[in-house]
Amino acid sequence: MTEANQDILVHTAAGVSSITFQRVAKKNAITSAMYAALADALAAAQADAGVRVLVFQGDAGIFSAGNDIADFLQQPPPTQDSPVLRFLHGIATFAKPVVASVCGPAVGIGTTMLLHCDLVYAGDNALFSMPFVNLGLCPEAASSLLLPQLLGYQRAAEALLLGEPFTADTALALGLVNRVVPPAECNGLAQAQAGKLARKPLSALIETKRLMKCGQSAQVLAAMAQEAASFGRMLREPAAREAFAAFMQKRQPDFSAL
Ligand SMILES: C/C=C/C(=O)SCCNC(=O)CCNC(=O)[C@H](O)C(C)(C)COP(=O)(O)OP(=O)(O)OC[C@H]1O[C@@H](n2cnc3c(N)ncnc32)[C@H](O)[C@@H]1OP(=O)(O)O
Repeated sequence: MTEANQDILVHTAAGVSSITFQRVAKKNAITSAMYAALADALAAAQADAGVRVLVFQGDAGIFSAGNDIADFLQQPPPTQDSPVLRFLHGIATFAKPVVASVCGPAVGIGTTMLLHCDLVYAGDNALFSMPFVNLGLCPEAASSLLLPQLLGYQRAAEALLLGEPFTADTALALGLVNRVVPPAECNGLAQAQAGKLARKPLSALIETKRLMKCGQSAQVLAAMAQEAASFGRMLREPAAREAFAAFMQKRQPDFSAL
């Protein structure tokens, strides 16, 4: 096992590079340092001819609680070269196949990053949510573009405006995941599917993925940039500050005056 960061493990074997969220005590909430490790791992996997497939995984109880809320309070708003945007750009433009194994909660970017994965397997305990509005924020990862395309406008609006969690079976029905299995089997299934891909001709995988995505790759990057500008501004506004304070103080936010 190669350690990219104490909370992000990167391990490459038989052409499959596996990136494992490993900050379980904090529900795999992603800090700026973790985004930097993720972005570096993506760049390394892209450049390494020995890597043919990438896998993202957590453990059987948690995929990721999304952006670390304390980090939101401490870090400056994202710029184009900030770790979170390097990560998002890296996953959105990754040329080789990306497989994800999702068990337990996948919050915020924990769900939206899946829109950039090619195959997504979920444990039957997976819970997906995009509670940006509840945090006084707006969508990221081009989810404001990709989610309405995938789900249809009203279902995307329900997911993004209400921000309520939905189950693995709902995600399967919505087309966000490929298959639902018991949590103990999920990482193994993702690895097995990645192994199958790794034995196929890489040039054909890359060209097939490129052709499926090239029609809107420019719009995806433009949506990400537009979202990032709004997100960076909203991080400093009263609604987000109230939401973050409430989370840190383990209380319900009060948006009545906002
Ligand atoms: C650009 C990206 C944007 C985004 O991703 S926006 C999304 C931001 N994320 C969230 O709003 C999720 C916040 N977290 C939660 O809603 C819940 O957690 C979970 C549903 C993920 C899990 O709930 P439960 O099983 O009850 O665990 P617990 O007691 O809430 O958390 C265990 C410890 O993990 C810390 N933690 C959880 N999520 C975060 C987070 N996102 N940022 C920082 N810390 C987090 C908690 O505080 C606590 O810590 P302690 O044991 O020290 O009290």
